[in-house]
Amino acid sequence: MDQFASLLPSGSIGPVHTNGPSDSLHLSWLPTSTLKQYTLVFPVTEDGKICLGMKKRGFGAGRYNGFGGKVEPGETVFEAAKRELHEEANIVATKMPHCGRIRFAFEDSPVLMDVFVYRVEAWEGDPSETEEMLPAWHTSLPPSDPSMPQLPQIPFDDMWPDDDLWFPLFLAKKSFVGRVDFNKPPVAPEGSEGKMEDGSMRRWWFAEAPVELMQSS
Ligand SMILES: COc1nc(N)nc2c1ncn2[C@H]1C[C@H](O)[C@@H](COP(=O)(O)OP(=O)(O)OP(=O)(O)O)O1
Repeated sequence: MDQFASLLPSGSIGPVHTNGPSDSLHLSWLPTSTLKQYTLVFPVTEDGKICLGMKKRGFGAGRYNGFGGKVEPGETVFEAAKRELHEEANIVATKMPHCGRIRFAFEDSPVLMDVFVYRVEAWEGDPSETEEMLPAWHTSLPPSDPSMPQLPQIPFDDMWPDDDLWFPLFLAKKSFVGRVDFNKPPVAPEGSEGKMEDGSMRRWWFAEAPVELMQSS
């Protein structure tokens, strides 16, 4: 279990899911020296709708994701999650349980992103476009389910590549922890435009975990 120590204090967690490719298990976790807190928030409804935002600028531009960003000095993580949701989607969360914590490292970056994931189950207002995000409703129900034929499925091909690893836990309302290390993205050819190339996932793990464990430092 020591390879997971970079995220967790001692405690019991559910079965651990790790990389498929066996050679990646020989790679070390990337070294980092600075832990930075971020939030990531997804509005969901009882009947299987989920609101994703198309990121218009900055880190992750061109991908769908939840709403969130850096925790500012003097804020709690919860306050930051509420603020970022309001700034990016124009809604105010009134019920927002903490449900996940994922750490991301990137080759040649000293920063370990410490991302706190929340599920927004009640809010005031309607999600609408902001400077940073264009919100759009999707369905988390299987395509065969006839109850919401007009909504698109969750667009994993247009999201961060780690998302389809932990979304099953998120959608099943399970709390979870994990870590993903990314290789450096390939250098974009000169003059190329559009979505930034992904770095491949170098090593990762996810597991169900009780909320208390997920909230410890
Ligand atoms: C690498 O894998 C990731 N996957 C997912 N799903 N989400 C990620 C990943 N890495 C980071 N994120 C999330 C965490 C945050 O919600 C945002 C990044 O925050 P951002 O850089 O946009 O922070 P802001 O404070 O809003 O930035 P500005 O200073 O530009 O306003 O991505």
